[in-house]
Order: sequence, then C-alpha cells, then structure tokens
Amino acid sequence: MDKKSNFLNILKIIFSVIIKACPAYFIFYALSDMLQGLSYGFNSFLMQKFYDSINTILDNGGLATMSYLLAGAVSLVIISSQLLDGVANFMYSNMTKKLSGHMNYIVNQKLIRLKAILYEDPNKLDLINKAFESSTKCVGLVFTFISMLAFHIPYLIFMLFYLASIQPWLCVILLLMFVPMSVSQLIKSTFFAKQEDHSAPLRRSLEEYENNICSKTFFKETRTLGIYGFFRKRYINILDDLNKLNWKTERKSCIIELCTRLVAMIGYMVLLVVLIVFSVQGIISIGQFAAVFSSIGLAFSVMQGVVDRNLGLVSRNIGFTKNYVNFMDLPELSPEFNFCESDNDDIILKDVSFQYPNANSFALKDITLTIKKNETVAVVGENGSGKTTLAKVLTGIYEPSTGSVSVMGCDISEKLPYSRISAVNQKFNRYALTLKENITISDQKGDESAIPEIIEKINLELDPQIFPDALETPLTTEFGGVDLSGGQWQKVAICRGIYRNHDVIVLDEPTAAIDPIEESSVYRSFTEMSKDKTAIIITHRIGSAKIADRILVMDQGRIMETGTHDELIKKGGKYAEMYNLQADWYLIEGSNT
Ligand SMILES: Nc1ncnc2c1ncn2[C@@H]1O[C@H](COP(=O)(O)OP(=O)(O)OP(=O)(O)O)[C@@H](O)[C@H]1O
Repeated sequence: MDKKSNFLNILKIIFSVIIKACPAYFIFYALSDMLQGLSYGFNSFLMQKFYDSINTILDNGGLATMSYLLAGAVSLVIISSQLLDGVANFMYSNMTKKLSGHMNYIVNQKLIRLKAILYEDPNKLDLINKAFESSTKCVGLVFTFISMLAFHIPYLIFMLFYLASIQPWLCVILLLMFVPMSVSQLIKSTFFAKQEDHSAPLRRSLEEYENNICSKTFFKETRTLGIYGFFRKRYINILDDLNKLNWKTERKSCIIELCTRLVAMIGYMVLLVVLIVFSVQGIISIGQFAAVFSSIGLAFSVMQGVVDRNLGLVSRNIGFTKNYVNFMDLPELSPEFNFCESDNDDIILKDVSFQYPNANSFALKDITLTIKKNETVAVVGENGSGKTTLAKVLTGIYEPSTGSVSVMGCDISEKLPYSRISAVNQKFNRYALTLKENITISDQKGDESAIPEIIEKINLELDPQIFPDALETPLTTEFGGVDLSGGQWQKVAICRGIYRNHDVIVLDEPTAAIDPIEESSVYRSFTEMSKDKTAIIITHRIGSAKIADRILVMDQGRIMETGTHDELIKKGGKYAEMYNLQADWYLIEGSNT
C-alpha cells in the first residue's frame, strides 16, 4: 500500500480538513459524546452501589438514606446523559450540513485547478466522477470516528475496567466477542472498496446513456434515427450490472455479518451464564450481579454499535475517503499559473510531441515552430492530422509530452499568459444566458460599448424576429428565450472570442457552420480586427487559409509544408492538391472577393 493510501494517512488528511472547517463544533461534539459515554459507565457503577445498599437493608435492616441518595445520583446521571445526547445531536445536524457544504466547495475549487489533460484520461474521469460522492462520505467517516473515539471507546474502557475489578473473566469474554466482529468488518471494507472501484466506470456509462436518451442535444438525433431503443437497452444492461455488483457485495457482506453476529450472541450467552454461576457461588455480590446484568445489555449493544455500525460505516466509507484523497492529489495548475508577464511576444515550440493518455500513437510529432507577434497563421490538414491538438498545446491547455512550448515568453509547463489569450473552439459552448452575456462572459471587465461593432463585423444581424429583446434576448428556450441556428451560434462564439481582450487568438474551425458566402466576409472583418494580434486559424476551407501570412499543412501529427498561399501552390505539394480539390469553391469565393 503506498504511503498516500495508507489508512492512518487518509484519516490524518480528512481530519485536518474537517477540524479546520469548524473547530469549535468539533470540540463540543467530541466533548459531549465523551461525557455521555462516561456517564453510561458511571451509571453502571452507581447502580451496583444502589443494588448493594438495597441488599444490605434487606439482609441487615437499617436506614434507606444511602439508597435514596444513590437512586437520586443514578437519576441525575441519566438526565445528564439525555441532555448530552441532545447537545450531541444538535451539534451533529449542524456540523454535517456545514461540513458537507465545505467539502463540496473544496472539490469545486480543486476542479477549477485541475490540469485539463486529466479529462482525457478515463481513470482520472472516474476519480473526478467519484469526488462529490466521496466528499460527503468523508464527513460520515469523521463522525463515526469521533463517536467511536469520544463515546464508544471511553465507555468500553470504563466497562472493561469495571468488569475486571469484579471478575477478570467477564472482561476477557467481552473482549473475545470483539475479535470476529472486527475481522469481519475488515473483510467487508475490502468488498466495498472493490465495489466502488468497479461501480465508478459503470456509473459514468450510465450517466452517458441517460444523457443520450434524455438530453436536448442528443434527443433530436436519437429520436430521428430511432437510436433511442439502442441506448435504452444499454442503459438497462448497465443498471443491471450495477445492481448485480451491489447485490453480490451486499450478499457476501451479509453472510459474514450473520456469522459474526452468531458468534457474538454465543459470547453474550456465555457471559450471562458465567455471571449467574459466579453470583450463585458467591464470587460476586448481588449488587454486582444486578448492575452487570442490567448494564451488560447496553455494553453489548454499544459494542455491537462500534463494530457493526461504526466499523461497518468506516469500512464502507474508507473506500470513498481514499478516492477523495486520491482526487485531491491529482496534479493541478500552480496558483500563479495564469499570471505571466514577459516582453517576448512570440510563440515558440521546440521539438514538441504530444500523446493523449491511453493513446497508442502521438497526436503531434517533433514540431518546431515560431509564430511571430501579430502574425496570422492558418493550419490546414486532413481529419485527425493534429490541428486541434496543436491549438490546445499552443494555448497551454495541454502540456507537451516532450519538448517545450513558450507562449509570449512563458514556459507553459509553469506559467501561461491566459489573460492575453482568446479562442473560439471547434466544440464551443452554448450558454443558457442572454446574447449579451454569451458574448461578455469571456471578459467580465471588458468594454460593453464594443459589442455592437463586433456583432456588425461578424454579420450577426440583430433581427427583432430572432432577437426580440436585442442583446438582452435569452439564448435558451428552456428559460423563455430563443434558440439559434448552428451558424448563428457560431457567430456568437466568434463574437465572444473577439470580445475578450487578447494578444493571441486561436480560431478552431470557427466558420464550419457558416455559409461560404458569409464566411469570406467574416474572415475579412476578422483579419481587419486582428491586425495587431497574433491569430492562429484552423480550417478545412482552404479559401480561408489564403488570408493568412503563413500556412501550415499538417499530416499525421507533423508539419508537412509551410509557406504563403502562393509559395505552397507553386510547390505543388499537399496544399496544392487540397486547393485543387476545392477549386469549385474557390471560384465562387474568388468571384466574391
Ligand atoms: N481525447 C483524445 N484522446 C485520444 N486521442 C485523441 C483525443 N483527441 C484526439 N485524439 C487523436 O489525436 C489525433 C489528432 O486529433 P485532432 O483532433 O488534433 O485532429 P484534427 O486535425 O483537429 O482533426 P479534425 O480536422 O477532424 O478536427 C487523432 O488521431 C485523434 O484520434
């Protein structure tokens, strides 16, 4: 077992997080629990004295004052323990809400800082998927431990000493009952940890199929193409697998629990028999017999509580807690990652190769490239040639597997001038916000007066039929707004990218859904607006590449050709071939320029 997933280490990490979150509650809860445990033990001791005093009066006569005093003391202890129980419950309900919120906040903060490449790794995705569930289970684990340490264990230690003072055998029998129960919980903990490991990928698939069936984006296609039944079948199969997994673990754990309960019951019986034999033989007094007899039931149920409920909960939750600790251990960006100042405005890639997690081949291979300040570079190439990956590496979303990337003087493995970079991604987001918010969200300190000009240049017509509330029109039908066509959404995404204050902008197929005639006008406007910016445009439309100062042609992760449009045409290589294949389109485009 590595040091991080060591049981004690996990507890140390979780306890320090939780104690820091609400130390005062924590101390009060532990204190009231501990006093309650001790009051239970003390009560047994007082009961024995009470029964002995009654016995003495019955045998020898005399005044009952002592018995009354002892009865009063017993009542006082019972009332105090009830009050302490109330305090502990109050603390418990307040602390669980506060702590669950706090743990979720920590997970959210961590998610923001996670390196983007982790989302490409299925194992890490499982860990991310488990994170929220794990965080609340950690709270459960800590409470179980507090109540074990503060209530159950002090009470049991008190009882063991008490029983040992009466007759050491009683103590030995009580302890022996513990052993099989504890072992069974250890075995059960491995079952539950294994179950969680197998469940997480299944849960992720279940969510995916649920999304395929119910979500708005998938629904249209699954309905039109009749795919609904396919996903439903898969959904049911996965649900079935999850239930089987759950049933298997529960069944195994129940069998083990049943056996240990039987052993415990036998121990309990033996204890009672020993108690009766000892009292008949006069080894223990009537008071001791009565006190132990009346409190042994409680001691037994407390013990069962420790082993069955508490250790059971620990065994279930420790797996989740381990996941939480592993999740919190995932590599993250440094806190100062987004703050890099430098006078160098070039983007420099040296011998860059990149491989996705679990991929068999490299998506980028040996790329050495310098993009000068204010240069416009177009990247073209066939599907899967590595264009989008190059864009992600250029913008520091992914670190290269080998080689180095420096963006405006900052080594992206350490720092990145994010505040100077903007992008329009191939898979851009459609936010359920107003048109204005969909644009300004990229730069919340931006100058909103620039919006009309950007919208106009990108040809996003504010037709009142489409945008009844102009910029304030919500772009979502789910919240009483409108939906847009694919091309209109793409224009909104371009406006969002341009609105962000930037020195470098990456456009990854930004006009794929815009008709070719409008496209050339969008590109003209874009070039005009990006005169003093560095722009990287990824496109399949070779006509768009013509506007660039330089064109990179990618093939199987490598830069195959580089040059201006004219140079590449003259060269007669891959670019020229692609250009000729799209010749018809160029003729149309040419007649518009
Ligand atoms: N998340 C991923 N995990 C594993 N491999 C990936 C992942 N994303 C892309 N790839 C692989 O990396 C290679 C380059 O993909 P990339 O998306 O960069 O190509 P592209 O040139 O942008 O393609 P397209 O023109 O179709 O958008 C492809 O072989 C692809 O299969």
